[in-house]
Amino acid sequence: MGNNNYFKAINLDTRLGNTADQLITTDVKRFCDALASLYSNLGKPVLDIVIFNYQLVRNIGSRGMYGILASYIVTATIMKAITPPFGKLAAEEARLEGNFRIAHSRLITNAEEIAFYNGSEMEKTILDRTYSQLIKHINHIYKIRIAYNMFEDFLIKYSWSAVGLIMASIPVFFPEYAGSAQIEREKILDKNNAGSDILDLKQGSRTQGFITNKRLMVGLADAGGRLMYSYKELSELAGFTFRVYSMIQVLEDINEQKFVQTSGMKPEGEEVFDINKIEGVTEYGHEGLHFKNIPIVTPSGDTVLVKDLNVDINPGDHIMVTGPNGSGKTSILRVISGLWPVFRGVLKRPSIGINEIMYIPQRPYLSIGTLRDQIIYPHNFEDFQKSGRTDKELFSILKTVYLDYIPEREGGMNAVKVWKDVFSGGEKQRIQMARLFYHHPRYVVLDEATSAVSPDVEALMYGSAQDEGITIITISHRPSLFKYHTLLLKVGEGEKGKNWILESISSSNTLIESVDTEIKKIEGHLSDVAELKERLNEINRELKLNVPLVGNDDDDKELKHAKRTLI
Ligand SMILES: Nc1ncnc2c1ncn2[C@@H]1O[C@H](COP(=O)(O)OP(=O)(O)OP(=O)(O)O)[C@@H](O)[C@H]1O
Repeated sequence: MGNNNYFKAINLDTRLGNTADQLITTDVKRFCDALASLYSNLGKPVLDIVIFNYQLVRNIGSRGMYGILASYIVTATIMKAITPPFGKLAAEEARLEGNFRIAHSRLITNAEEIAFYNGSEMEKTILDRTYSQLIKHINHIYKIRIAYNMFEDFLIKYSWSAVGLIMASIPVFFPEYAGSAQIEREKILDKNNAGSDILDLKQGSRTQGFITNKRLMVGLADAGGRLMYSYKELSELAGFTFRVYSMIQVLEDINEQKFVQTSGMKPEGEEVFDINKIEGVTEYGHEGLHFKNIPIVTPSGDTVLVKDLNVDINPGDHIMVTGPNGSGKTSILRVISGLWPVFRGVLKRPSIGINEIMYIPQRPYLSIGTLRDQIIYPHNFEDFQKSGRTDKELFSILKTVYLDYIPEREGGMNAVKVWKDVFSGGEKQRIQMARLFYHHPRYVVLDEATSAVSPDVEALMYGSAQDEGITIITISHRPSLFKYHTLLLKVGEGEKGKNWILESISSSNTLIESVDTEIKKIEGHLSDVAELKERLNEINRELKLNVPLVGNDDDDKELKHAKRTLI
């Protein structure tokens, strides 16, 4: 399969539980930050614990250390039992924050449309909702954290200090249980000071040992505390890891062609398609575009839009695809470009590349960059230079699409602007057509791509494309475009169980039908004429204008007769 982006979107959507374009990058950043801070949070305390423990064993003996170890285990068990699920909470926070950010970026992208609809209130409601969901969740985490931190501090600071002090006092009250270092110190004292003041010296040494041990204990409690605190960070890291892992897992599954079936309700008797059992074949490198028994099915496999499509589009076969909304016209293109799977049958198509098949959508996409970049998209300036093409050529392309006034208006080919705001709707579509003439593909798919262009300019652009030998596939409802095509594919029509018809445009049927449609439209207008005439007379009367009355045919005859008599 060629391009899997759509599958990625669908899989990410369902498996990560949010919209596919959600800012997963934020999760990756959080994961990296948490992982980086983990080293400093864990590294030093672990080293401190090892060194202090070693020294303490030497000072207070193994019994004391067993006591401390037991207190660690008890505390850790209690902490584990009462620690809230910080990992889950962090993952949920990341998801809600993603929703919040995406709501803003959608608002920025569609600001003008929203303003025209006067949809600010609605958008505010959506933003407020995503914000309050996020803030509610964060507040919930803070509340849990306050209680948890208080308990954690109490347990670690007080209980550990108390246990530590008890253990440090062992060598003072029970010298026989002291550690090797203390015993050695006392032996040296015995050896060097065989006299009456030996008891005082030993007491001094034990006090000194107690102070040292107390300090070591404080250091140990601090290191242990930091280790315990980082347990919370570890749980959060687990949450971020889960999100990043899910994303990687989905991407790996896609590479291995494993997909998650997200079926909804399925009408009875309908054939079931399984996304993990794709039997269709796509062959690249053909001259034409050939569909052999290809069903057009949504990636979830539960909606068959077009049954076994059998169509051959050879170079020069300009084809128009029509049909009701949602019938699957654009979906045929999705299958051609590999965004949707070929569940069954054989698709033969030209190779991949903008010079083979180019797609021009109804809603133009304008990139960031210069005016030149808009024409040569998806190529960049480097590609443009390498191809040896010149700005002069670009000017002549702009002339073909009737945009030759643009470079002067916008300050030349190197001008950089927010192009989506600079061009009108029709200009945007014409810029897209300029891309067509720049890349000169063998096939172009125009998906309502000229709907905002005036009919005369549209006719000239279609003519130029055909003159240049580009085979046109148009997706549109407009009969006025029939004349530029040789084939007509009607989707959503025809016998049940097939729901498509292929006709030759020159066939009388099609022409009669298109003429019929036009006649019906004109008749519709004519039926209003009598009413409009009546209204005009009314207005003339009200304004007391001395103009002859307009009326039905008889009235007109009378009027003419009257005029002749007068003359
Ligand atoms: N990714 C998707 N997953 C599932 N269903 C989808 C997906 N994309 C589109 N559809 C559905 O497939 C159906 C056909 O969509 P398509 O865009 O091909 O319609 P169309 O004939 O081009 O319509 P229009 O004339 O309105 O542009 C629609 O009902 C749509 O909801």
